[in-house]
Amino acid sequence: MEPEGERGGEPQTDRRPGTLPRGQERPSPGEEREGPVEGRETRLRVVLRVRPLTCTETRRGDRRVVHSLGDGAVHVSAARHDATFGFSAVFDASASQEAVFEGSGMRQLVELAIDGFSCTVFAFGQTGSGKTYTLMGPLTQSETQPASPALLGLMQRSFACLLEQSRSRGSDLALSASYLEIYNEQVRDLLSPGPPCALPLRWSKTRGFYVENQLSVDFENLEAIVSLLLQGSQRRRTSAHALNRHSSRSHALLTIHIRSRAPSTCPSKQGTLCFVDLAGSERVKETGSSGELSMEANSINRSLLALGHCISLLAKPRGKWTHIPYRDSKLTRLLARSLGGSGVTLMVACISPSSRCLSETLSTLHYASRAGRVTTRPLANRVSREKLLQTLEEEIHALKLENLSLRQQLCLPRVPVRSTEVPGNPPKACLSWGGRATRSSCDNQPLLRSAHAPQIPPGHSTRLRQPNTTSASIPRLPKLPPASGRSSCPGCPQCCPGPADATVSQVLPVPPMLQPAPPEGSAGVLPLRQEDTGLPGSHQLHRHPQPHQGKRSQGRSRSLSQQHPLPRELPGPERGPSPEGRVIPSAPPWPGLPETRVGRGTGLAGRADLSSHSRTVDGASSRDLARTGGTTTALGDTGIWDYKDHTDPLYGHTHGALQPARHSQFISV
Ligand SMILES: Nc1ncnc2c1ncn2[C@@H]1O[C@H](COP(=O)(O)OP(=O)(O)OP(=O)(O)O)[C@@H](O)[C@H]1O
Repeated sequence: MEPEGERGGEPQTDRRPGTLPRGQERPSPGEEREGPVEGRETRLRVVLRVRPLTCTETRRGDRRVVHSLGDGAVHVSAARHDATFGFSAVFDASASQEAVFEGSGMRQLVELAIDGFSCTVFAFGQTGSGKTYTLMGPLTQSETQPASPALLGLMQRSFACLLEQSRSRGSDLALSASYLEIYNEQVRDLLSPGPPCALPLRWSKTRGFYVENQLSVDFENLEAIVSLLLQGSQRRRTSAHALNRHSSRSHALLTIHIRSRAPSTCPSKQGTLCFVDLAGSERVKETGSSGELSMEANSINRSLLALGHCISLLAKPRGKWTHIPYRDSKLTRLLARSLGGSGVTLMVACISPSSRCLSETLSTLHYASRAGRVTTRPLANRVSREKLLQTLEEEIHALKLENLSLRQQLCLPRVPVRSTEVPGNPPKACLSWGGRATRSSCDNQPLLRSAHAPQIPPGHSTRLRQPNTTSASIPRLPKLPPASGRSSCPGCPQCCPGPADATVSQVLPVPPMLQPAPPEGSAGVLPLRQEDTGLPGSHQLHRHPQPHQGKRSQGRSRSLSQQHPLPRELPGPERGPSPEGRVIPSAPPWPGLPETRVGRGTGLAGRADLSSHSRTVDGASSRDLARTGGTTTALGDTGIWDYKDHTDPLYGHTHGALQPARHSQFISV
């Protein structure tokens, strides 16, 4: 049956299904299959899922007002509304999770991601309409018992499909995942341990909008990625309200980074598969929220409004585009590429069939229809062999520097060292792990355990890494032994006051090339505190800026060489730690950072502001070593750089001009 035009509303929605590159969808009779369309305009594919009436709705006697007509059409009939909408596919209340996976084009999206495209699937709809259920399945069951395989959502099925495809194609893929939420307009890393802290959202010419300093975790098998998904989801903000007992209070974005690493595959493909579980739109009156809940609802509705606005503008023909206000919310910034850029996007609109939700349902249907007119120009990301090698070399270089500084920070002479050898990796340096560094370790035991294998079945592995780093060179955290007589905390100032409890130590290998020769006559260990070095903590997990650091440092006028007692604790290869447990210094003191430059805005001429802020220098992540006025000295992938801040007069964001730091020759390795 052909759907009729919508009566009394917008004209009949364009029923032509959104198309994905390489003709993934089954063409209707007479419709020509689209061939590969890389670089050609491609419509967003929009599918609709209608959930069953819930027990509460049935008990209340709610009427079913949404009816699937088949062939991608859905009819809404209520007293004053009678409208038909068309989508690429419609899944009614009886549709299984598997049917949604197979019929939505998700499998093809996974294949495109392996081929190097940036693919996104996002679920949107009113609160309680089944977005999370569609993407992840009934997660709440899994806290006590694993969900039945038949109920697994698009995410788990896509992970399985990805790994299966990778195996069957014989492709050697490096896989990693990052997971974040946007809560009250703050971007938070769901995989990063410790209390949630806001991450900066930046823009660069090459990468577009991206989250700086986001953690990415390597995985190689289904158990590992499913375990990460569960842990991240448990950290996500949820609350109960009148319409949903487990309502998501944030937008969540899980991204799988797929990089083909087979040397023969050149140029190398780098695709992404991003799952976006949007928080549901809600009417505060209906959800009965107040206080924090209503504040969250306002923030959710504002960002969804911004998304709707962008979609409306993008739905116009390309020639008629004016300015697309992606910057109106963090959500639209992060979805910019998927909506109007070079990505391939699948949108799953979720609705309730209940008569009580009619107005929200109609709003979702209009929203979805409009989204079906949005086009992107999909482009596969391919990296040439030379570029790949260069990037890898830079990453190795940066990681070596980071490794060096981390090991030195771990070498705290104030606590006794109990060493555990890592077999087969001589020579060794004594590293202790205590004091401030253990605090976050303490908070993050569950995540650390999972990321470093104990929760993962034998033969499987996950690994923490920063985006764009090679997995082979990632330093691993020492495993934390369980603290005797206490919980699993290895020692932190809060719950483990005794010095012995606060010490976890391990001997880690130091590559000979990283051990600088000791200067003549130098001796002794200088007390080294993490906050003084301004370098990342004992692990990548500690790289978030510490809020107090900026304040502490404002009044400082000590010379930077005093404040950066960097490469001086590592023992020489032939010497090792002295019998008294003291470590012979083996490198000249960290060179003084450049003299003060007067920068705009801060008025802190003559003072150095130490911090562990991270930046992006030339598209790669870096660590700030010091701030001097408006100049930041950063440890980048290609050495030490001075980074001069400028504030964009239009958008107010900061970017910088780079120049090699004057002292960079001192640290080349
Ligand atoms: N297709 C379905 N079959 C069976 N139950 C479903 C289906 N879709 C949703 N549900 C149930 O409806 C309830 C709400 O679903 P869910 O939490 O996925 O909604 P949501 O859209 O993610 O809500 P919010 O935006 O508030 O997070 C859950 O109890 C879920 O199990």
